[in-house]
Amino acid sequence: MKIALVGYGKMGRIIDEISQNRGHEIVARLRETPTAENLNNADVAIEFSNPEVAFENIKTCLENKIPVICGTTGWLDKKPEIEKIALENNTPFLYGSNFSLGVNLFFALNENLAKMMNKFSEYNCQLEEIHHIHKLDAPSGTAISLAEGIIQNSNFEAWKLEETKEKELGIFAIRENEVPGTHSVFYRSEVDEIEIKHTAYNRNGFALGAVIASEWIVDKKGVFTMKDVLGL
Ligand SMILES: NC(=O)C1=CN([C@@H]2O[C@H](COP(=O)(O)OP(=O)(O)OC[C@H]3O[C@@H](n4cnc5c(N)ncnc54)[C@H](OP(=O)(O)O)[C@@H]3O)[C@@H](O)[C@H]2O)C=CC1
Ligand SMILES: O=C(O)C1=N[C@H](C(=O)O)C[C@H](O)C1
Repeated sequence: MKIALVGYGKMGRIIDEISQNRGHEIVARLRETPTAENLNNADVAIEFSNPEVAFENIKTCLENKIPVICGTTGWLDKKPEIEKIALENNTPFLYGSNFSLGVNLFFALNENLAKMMNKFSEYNCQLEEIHHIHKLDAPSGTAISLAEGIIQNSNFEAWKLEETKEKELGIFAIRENEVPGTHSVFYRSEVDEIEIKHTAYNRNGFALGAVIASEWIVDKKGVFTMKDVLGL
């Protein structure tokens, strides 16, 4: 498969190595806006850039009929517009706030736990995410996905950073050294605490998941998530 890497920073470089090890050809390594020319007839684009540029990057790829796997976080207010562009161009699109297998299993575990805990008003819920100091967005995309999974299965109505009112789920975002990504869900009562936690040791799991998603998407039509790729 011919892969265009749109964004060539910490993630792009690891995806490059994993893709080549799996027999793919990297036809573009972009640190600037993609164009019909510099995308080089790629079969798929893997987009890991930054929140400011992601929308334009994805739009350009889709308008050039190149399927997109997007891992960039912090631009989600524009996702409905991108999904419309994908469908209009009959070109598949997949956004994943986190491509690692472990986190996608953690999402499923979190949704089931939320369903069960919702029956017990003794417990309140909070989320915490810890990332490296270079991260541009807060809360993390993964924390937002976790919050959405809880909200769908509980009486919470919305999530909010830190200070919360009733029916708001609090997310605490911490920036520390070079932490690749740690997410915890806490249920606390007067007498005890339940914590589920995912700790990424490095970025390899995110990168492998994005390559697996790009292998999966090439012959599909529509808008997808990692749940579709993993059959969860
Ligand atoms: N979904 C997931 O599983 C994961 C998501 N992420 C997310 O992915 C994104 C990227 O993370 P990371 O690789 O660590 O970030 P980096 O800052 O290391 O890399 C970003 C890259 O984008 C490049 N860039 C800047 N402007 C453009 C543009 N207009 N078009 C294309 N590329 C551009 C930068 O180039 P230059 O250096 O020259 O500015 C840099 O190479 C973040 O949003 C992060 O939150 C991260 C890990 C996992
Ligand atoms: O910026 C990062 O590094 C990461 N971003 C993603 C997010 O916002 O959830 C995924 C992972 O936690 C690393």
